[in-house]
Amino acid sequence: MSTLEVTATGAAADAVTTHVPTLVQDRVASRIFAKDHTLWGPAAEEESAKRLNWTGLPRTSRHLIGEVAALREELSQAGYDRVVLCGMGGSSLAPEVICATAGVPIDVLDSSDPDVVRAALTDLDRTVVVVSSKSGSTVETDSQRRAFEQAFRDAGLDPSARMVIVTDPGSPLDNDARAAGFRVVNADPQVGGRYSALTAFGLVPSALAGADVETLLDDAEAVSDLLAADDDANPALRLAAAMAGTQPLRDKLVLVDDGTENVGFGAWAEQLIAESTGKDGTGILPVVAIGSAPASLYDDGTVVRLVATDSESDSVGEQDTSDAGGSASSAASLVTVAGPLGAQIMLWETATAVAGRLLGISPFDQPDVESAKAAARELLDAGIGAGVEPAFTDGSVEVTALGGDWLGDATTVDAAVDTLLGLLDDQQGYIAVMAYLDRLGDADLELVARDLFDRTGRPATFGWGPRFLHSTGQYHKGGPATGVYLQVTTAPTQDLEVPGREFTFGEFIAAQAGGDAAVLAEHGRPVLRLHLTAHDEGLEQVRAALSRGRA
Ligand SMILES: O=P(O)(O)OC[C@H]1O[C@](O)(CO)[C@@H](O)[C@@H]1O
Repeated sequence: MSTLEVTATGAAADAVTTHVPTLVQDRVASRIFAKDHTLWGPAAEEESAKRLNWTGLPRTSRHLIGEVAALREELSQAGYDRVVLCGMGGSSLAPEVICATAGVPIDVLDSSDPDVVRAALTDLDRTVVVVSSKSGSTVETDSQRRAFEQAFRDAGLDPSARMVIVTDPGSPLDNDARAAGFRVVNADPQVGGRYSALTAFGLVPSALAGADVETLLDDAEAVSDLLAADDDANPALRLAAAMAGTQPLRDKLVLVDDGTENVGFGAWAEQLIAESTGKDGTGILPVVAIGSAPASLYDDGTVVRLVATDSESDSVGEQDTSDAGGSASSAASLVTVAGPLGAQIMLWETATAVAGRLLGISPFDQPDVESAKAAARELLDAGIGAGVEPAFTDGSVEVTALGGDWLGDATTVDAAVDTLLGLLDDQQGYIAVMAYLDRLGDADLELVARDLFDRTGRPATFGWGPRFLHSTGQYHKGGPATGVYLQVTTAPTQDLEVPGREFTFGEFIAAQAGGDAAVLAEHGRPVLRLHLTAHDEGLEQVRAALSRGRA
């Protein structure tokens, strides 16, 4: 029996019936694993040709197991028992899920908030820092690296003894780190960031934190032939059809943790799916359900129940029915997925690549992420205070509207939120809450996503800034124009210099929010920015405004 199970019912089962035979006939699965870069059309060939090595990672990453085990032993002998990972998107989300699932501690720093960065610069004498960046040019990660190097030096500690660099061979970071005597582990350059879970980006920080990465690779290798098979039973073909083949397209994919042992899996899948498919005006929006969402939560989406590997769900083919009433849940379109983490990483990567073919887009580029980075750089160069003037201040919240003259005569936070939600398309709309706050300290703000659904009946996503910029951020800007966007930013308790740079962390994160909002506005997408002039008081005002009853 396969250690992977994918069962579809309702509209998802219809999509399986409609599309899988053609995918089998076109030999899509075997061609992906043969690294056929022509599968996504001529425009995608250049990028695809250098982004398909993820298919062989269960074997080609084996050498890392011994290398990192030796490094872990050396570092623990030296007394380092805390691992901090500096990285964004694909360079941090996979280790976060791998370590959470393994139950080993790792501090993931994927923020440019000065208070969050400062809080990470502690316990330096027992800390090893992994700095992961494929390109070596991601400003968040470079700034975090600079801050740690400075902090180690200020504490009289040798940075090169307690920092491990993971990057592509020949990246600016690779050259600089080697020249400065740092340990560097190179990753396979023929793998894109969001597909890099089984490269050094996923394996090095996780193994240093104590996760069993050999089993992860074993579980991935155990299903590789199944996923490469041109066969109706191939779970990746079925999942791809269910994700991207419904008619009409159900473009909200509600990820519900329904007992899976893979802790926090939704955050990793969210980046893989949103950044891979959200472009050219189409795409699939993962909606990570907060709490135990009822499967019928969204009628116009497809619900994915992530269940435990040993659960009783039937295997593929035995329960794929088109009768929505025949499913275990009332969702009109439902997929149930089970399997260990290593197997699911390969499953979802393969399914997302196939989904790109079904949607007619390249699953390997992220054109709109770059536009937000460029806009942020422009704001940094223009100096703080550049950008759109606030409309008004209500208590401890400064209110700014972008993307059109839609604010009307609102003079309070409540009225501004009501007006934004009033713009929602009641058939296809979604609300994106983007909080440039401390994702640990302000964690319960995520619950407003449920309140917004209950209030509007529409899907609401919640992303922590700047982390989401490397995930759903691509979809927000490149996907369909059906979103309304709510930014929450805050004044830092205390700003923090970025050593060697002409901007501070506080200026940088403000420019990131401003840049993203500017690009959304350029695409005609309405953005409401709620800036907390005083964190605690402002946050209570925002939480109250978002959690109010139906407008
Ligand atoms: O590893 P890097 O090059 O720092 O990039 C980090 C992340 O930024 C992106 O390139 C764009 O969001 C992701 O694809 C990637 O995972």
